[in-house]
Formats: sequence, C-alpha cells, structure tokens
Amino acid sequence: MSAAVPTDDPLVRERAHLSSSRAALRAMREEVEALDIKDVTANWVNSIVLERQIEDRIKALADLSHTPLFFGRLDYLPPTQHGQRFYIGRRHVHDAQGDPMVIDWRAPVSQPYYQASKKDPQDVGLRRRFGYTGGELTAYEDERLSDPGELERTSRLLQAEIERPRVGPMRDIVATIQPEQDEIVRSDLSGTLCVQGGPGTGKTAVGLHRVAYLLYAHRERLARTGTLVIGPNRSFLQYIEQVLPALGELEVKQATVDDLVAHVEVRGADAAATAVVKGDARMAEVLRRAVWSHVSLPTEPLMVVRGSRRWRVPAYELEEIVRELTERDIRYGAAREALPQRIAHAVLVRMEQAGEAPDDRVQNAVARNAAVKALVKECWPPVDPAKLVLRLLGDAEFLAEHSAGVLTDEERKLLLWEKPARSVRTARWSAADTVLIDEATDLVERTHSLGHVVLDEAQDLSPMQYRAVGRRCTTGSATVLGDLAQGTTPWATRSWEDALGHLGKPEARVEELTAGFRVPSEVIAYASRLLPHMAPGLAPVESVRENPGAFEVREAAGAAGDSAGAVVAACVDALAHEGSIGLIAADARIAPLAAALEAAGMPYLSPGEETTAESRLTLVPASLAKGLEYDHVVLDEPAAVVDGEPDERTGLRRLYVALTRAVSGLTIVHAAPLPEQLEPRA
Ligand SMILES: Nc1ncnc2c1ncn2[C@@H]1O[C@H](COP(=O)(O)OP(=O)(O)OP(=O)(O)O)[C@@H](O)[C@H]1O
Repeated sequence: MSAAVPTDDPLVRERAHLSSSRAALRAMREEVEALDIKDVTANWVNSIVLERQIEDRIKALADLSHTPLFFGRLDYLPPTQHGQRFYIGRRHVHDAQGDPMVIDWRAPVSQPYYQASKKDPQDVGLRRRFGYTGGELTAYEDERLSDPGELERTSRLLQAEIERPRVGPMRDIVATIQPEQDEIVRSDLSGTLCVQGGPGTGKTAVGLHRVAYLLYAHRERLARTGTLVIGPNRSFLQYIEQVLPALGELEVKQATVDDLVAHVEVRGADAAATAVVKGDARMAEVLRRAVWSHVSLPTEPLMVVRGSRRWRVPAYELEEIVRELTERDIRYGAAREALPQRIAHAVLVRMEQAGEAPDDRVQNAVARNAAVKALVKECWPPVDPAKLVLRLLGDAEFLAEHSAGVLTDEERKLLLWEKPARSVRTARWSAADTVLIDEATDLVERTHSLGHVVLDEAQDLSPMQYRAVGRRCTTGSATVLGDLAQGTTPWATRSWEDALGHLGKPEARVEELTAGFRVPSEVIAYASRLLPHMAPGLAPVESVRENPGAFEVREAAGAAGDSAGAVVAACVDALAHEGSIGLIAADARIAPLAAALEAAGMPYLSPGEETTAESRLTLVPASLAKGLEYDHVVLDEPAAVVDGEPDERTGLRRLYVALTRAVSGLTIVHAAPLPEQLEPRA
C-alpha cells in the first residue's frame, strides 16, 4: 500500500483485504497443486480417485476475475462470535495460520448477512455490502443494524444488482438472497418443500442455491446419494447450467423428466385427450394389476429329484408360498428372485424331516433345480416393462381386463393404438408412454432413489410424471418449484396438495414467494390482467424493481399476421440498448419471422444458445419461453400465441409466460386485435 494513500479510507482497507485474500487463495491452490500423491497411494485405483479429487479441488480454488471473492462483511457485536468480523463470499479462504479470510456464504455465521434486520439485528453491529465494477472493488454500503438512530433503508447496491441489465445465461444471486428466499435455501434436508411463486420471484434461483447449500451442509451424505435438478427442456437447462459451477458445485446432474424415463426412443405424439389419460394417476393401478396378473398360483405338486431320492412339495404349500410373496411389499422382480429359494426351503424342510442335514449349498442347488426353475417360469414369469405397456396399448382385451372399474370405455378407446405396434423397437412411443414404461419398470424393480431432487417448472407435470420423479427421491427429499398460473399442459397441476400426493410427499410444506425480481411493475401489472381469466385466486406478483421499465404496445399497419416488418423494426430499436433481446412469437410464426430477420441481415440465436456482445438477439418460440428471461422482449402477435394452444385457458397462460420474460422492457407488436382479456378491467 502506498504511503500517500490515507489508510483510514475504508475502501482502501477493504481492497487491501481483497488482495490479501486473493493471495491466500493462491497459496491454498499452490499447496494443493504441490501435493505429491505417489507416496500416499497404495494402488492405482486410489491414485486415480485422489487425482480427480485434487483436480476438482484446484478447479474449486480458481480465482475467477469476474466473480469477486467476497461481497459482504459482518461485524458481530461482542460477545457473539467474540465480536469478530467476517467477510462473506462464495467460498472459504484461510490464511497461512488457518484463520478465515473469507467465509463461505453457506456457513452458519454468514446467515445473518441475509436475515438480520433493524428489527432483529441478530447480534450484528455492522453489515457491509460491496460493489464491484469489472472485478474491482469500487463501493461499499453500511447498515448499522444495532444503531437505533439509523433508519431502515433499501440498499442501493442490492437495487442495482436487481436492475442490472441481463446478458448471457442465469447468474447466481448469492450476494443478494432475500430473507424469505434464504429461509427456503437453508431449510432442512429432511423435509420436502414446495414453492409457489409468480414469474420472476426467484424460484429457479432459490432452488439452485438450495442445492448448493445442501451440498455444503450435508456434503458426504449427498455425495453418496446424489442430487438432481430437473428442468422442463434442454434450453432451460442450458440457461441455468452455469449457476451451480459458479457456486463451486460441479457434480450436480441436470435432466428433464423425459431424460429420466428414456427407456425407449420417443418417435410419436399423443392427442391431448390421450396424453391426459396416460398421465392420469389411475394408470398406475392399471399397470400394477397388469404386472401382477402374470403371477399364477401353482396347481400341481412339485417333484424334485436329487440322487436316488424324490422330494414332493404339495400344491397347497406352493400356493401358500406364492401367495405370501404377492402379499409382501416387494417388487415383482425381487419376489421372483426370492421364489426359488422359498421353494427350495420347503424341500429342505422335508429333507430335514427325513433325517438329512442339508446345508446352504444344498438349498442353492435345489433352487437351481430344473423342476423348480420350470415352476417359477410358469407361476412367476419375467415381465418386460416395455412389452407390458406395448400389450396394454395394443391388446383391447388385456387392457379391458386390467382397467375394469378404473377406466371408462371412452378412456380405453383413447389409449388403444389404432394399429397395434408389432414390437418394442418399432412402436411409435410417445413421451407419455415412456412414463408408463417407467412406472412398470419400477413395479418390476425398485428405482434408485437420490438424496435430493429439485423439480423446477413442476406445474406442467402429469400425475404419472410426478410419480416418476417421486420414485427417484423415495428415500430422499425434494424441492418442488412452480407457478400454477404458468401451467400450459392439458394436465397442468391444479393444486400443490394433489401434486405432492402424487410425488409421494404429502407432508411437504408449501411456501409462497410474491416479490418479483424480474419483471418491471408496469409490465407485470399488464400481464396480471390475464390472471382472473386463467388462474383465479392467485395474487399478482409485486415487482421490487424501481425502474418502471419500458413498455410499449405497437399496432402494425396491414393485415392481421402481416407485422413482420414492424417486428424487425422493434428488434432494431431494442438492440440500441444493452442487454439480451428475446423475440417471442407463437410457434407457428417462428419460420416467417426467421425469414424476415434473415432478409434484414439480422443474426439471431435459438433459446439456450449463449448470447454474446455481438449476438444478442434470440428468436424464441412461445412454447420454449418458460423459465427464460431477456433484458428486452419483443412479443409478436399476442393473439397468435393464444390461438396456438388447444384451448383458451392454456393460450392465455402461454401468453402470460411470454409477457413475463422481460427485465428492462417489453414491446408488443400486433396487427391482429389484442386478446380482449388484456383490456383493463372496468
Ligand atoms: N434476491 C435476488 N437478488 C437479485 N436478483 C434476484 C433475486 N432473486 C431473483 N433474482 C433474479 O430474478 C430473476 C428471476 O428469477 P428466477 O428465474 O429464479 O424466477 P422464477 O420464479 O423461476 O421465474 P419463472 O416463474 O418465470 O420461471 C433472475 O434474473 C434472478 O437472478
């Protein structure tokens, strides 16, 4: 530090702490890099594992110039924490003596940074927030929480972070997590939590930070059992994929529900009415009956020949063994595997009664005896889940038998293929079929359960899909995130209680987030006009953004649907501002708009592709807009977005999603009349 710089300038002192923290981080990294594992590893498997751990550790200790090492400071009042000062950042950094220089945001001592207030200072004297410009520490802001003379005020730095124009993929919000969000992030691993929140209330952000928190608080357990984030589609997963690595978590898997149940290739699509039946929870009962219908009770006695002796087990005893296995709470396949041993045991009992002393080896040999095998094959044949579903959808009699009293004739008709498929390989499976196959697979063999599952945009899942997700966390917990008003599938969730029941977590807590961080107030007010028409009972989001945002509705001259020129002009205007631009349109209008953009020489991206300074415009089909956000949105022809859906309610919900993607501004361009539901209420 130069002598000319006044050392009582807090900014100078904080910068000094930043550079010594960076030096300490460098030292930590160098220490790991210098580790010589030759001496400590006994074999090559160990050394490969260790090498990977070291590589990961080095990666985790990287000093990323665009992510500041710390973003806040807490000065505790003595005697709490001995009146210590803590710098809060994305990861823990310590000096050569092992004393902390930066504390991980997830550590318990960091929590008051998010939770303390003037009303409840939580023994904090000072909370300081830091502002950075291009990696340089340039500002700070103090709150003396325990000073009665200081008034509560909103943080400028927090506000600036919320207002910041968006560019590329989603970023972490670790510096500005709000108290109600923090409570969700840090809630216990043991319980399942469901978060209902309107557009832009931070559900996705909170879900991802919760994963990072849980991995910190229960690292070993979750490393063993695994964590999974489920999102609606690839573009969404690409949009969020950098958040967890930025928080130092590299190991979390991300998938769509379709990925999870990809037992067969999807090459077909269902009519909505058919998909509704296939997604109905009653299908679970149909499948259960169909799988277990393969079991038949033995009617003949069993004769096992060993050497010169013959052992006979009467039919009634075999029947009892089979019946007992069907009544136990085990999977079809596990019971099938247990059956030969049970039968062998019955034979062994007879051997013992005859004075023999058979051991385990004899029992195993009897279990493998041809007569026993034949009996098992007859009474408990193997079931192939895909073949079973193939038969249900192709064989009217088989379906009728197992859906009697569960489905109506009409529903059965909807399920049956017009032309039954010949084989699993050639069938034109739909997405809903794969979920049925997944259910059948689980009836045969228990699905592996993970430690924690985050399910985002949950409102679009069918009951059968909830079940598919639920069986992947039977022994773990889940965080379910969604907005009932954004449900756009014909089977969209009506109540979280129902959904949580299908998920197998009826005891889950439902929390609500209402503060909107994305959409400017004027835009959210406009979009919320749709709520009474498509999700009555849900309260509008309250925007916490101070900037009212730019909002404009442009009526294009010319015939309805002939507004491409005006749309291109709106995109040109939007590109005059910084940040990302999303041109959202009904799926059917994507091709003509793409042509118009190309004719105008304007390059554009597809959703999920990363925006750069040169390429900031993304052409987004309305069906893929969910969960995404752009700094400025140009929305093409709202009426076409509504008309693109099979019914009006779904159409209005799709429009609501499209209207709520903008951070700084929304321009609506239309030639056709706007949907009447967008009129202000009298
Ligand atoms: N505490 C916060 N501080 C700063 N920004 C935040 C905060 N919470 C959320 N945001 C920002 O608000 C935007 C919306 O968040 P997010 O996408 O998580 O909302 P959502 O509820 O999942 O929305 P949707 O229902 O539309 O999918 C994101 O840019 C996110 O970074």
